[in-house]
Amino acid sequence: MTIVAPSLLSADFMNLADAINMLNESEADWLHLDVMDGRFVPNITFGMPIISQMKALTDKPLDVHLMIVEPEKYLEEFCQAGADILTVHAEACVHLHRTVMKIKELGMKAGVSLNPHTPVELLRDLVSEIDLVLLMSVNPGFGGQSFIENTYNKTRRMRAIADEQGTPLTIEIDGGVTDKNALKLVEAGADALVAGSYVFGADDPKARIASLKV
Ligand SMILES: O=C(CO)[C@@H](O)[C@H](O)COP(=O)(O)O
Repeated sequence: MTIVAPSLLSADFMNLADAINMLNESEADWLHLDVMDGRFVPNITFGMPIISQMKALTDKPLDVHLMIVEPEKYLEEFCQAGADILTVHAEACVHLHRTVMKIKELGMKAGVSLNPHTPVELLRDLVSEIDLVLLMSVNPGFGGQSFIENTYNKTRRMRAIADEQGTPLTIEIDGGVTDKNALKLVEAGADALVAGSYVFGADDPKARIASLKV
């Protein structure tokens, strides 16, 4: 069954505890937390203090997506804050292999995210070390953007690279995910779907989460 990771970016920040309680009672598998620094992306969200408070409210894994420059400086802090999966952007890491190894050494699952323009082939020599690849299906920075159709093609190519090497890999898709593209993404090789505005923009977010369990 597809892993569904609602993005709290689209939740009401004044009522995050309510949003987390709702997710606890839903079919969500992970909580997706978007950390933005105003440098890697043109938006700023939250950091470790908020994440550690969220951690106290849920038993579900925290899937933390770092959209920040020099993420290697903060790996220990995000681990202490409660990240279970820590994803860095390939475009933000000069020494991506070193950063991935450090994330795993700290006991977290290591994820690497790729912007829409970055080819999946970039990860050919690292894929066996990575737990998760997060393919951005919008340009990172904001919720509510339109899904980029080339993501199906990238997902298939990423799955083929992992299969060629016989390595287990979770492929997660992030941006513009709805019930309209979920099945096609899973058929292309995706295992996990992040959804923000589709979930939190609805009267019944739990039903929206359930609709992504394709
Ligand atoms: O990382 C990001 C945006 O940079 C995402 O996680 C968004 O939060 C997804 O939002 P929707 O496109 O689903 O509204």
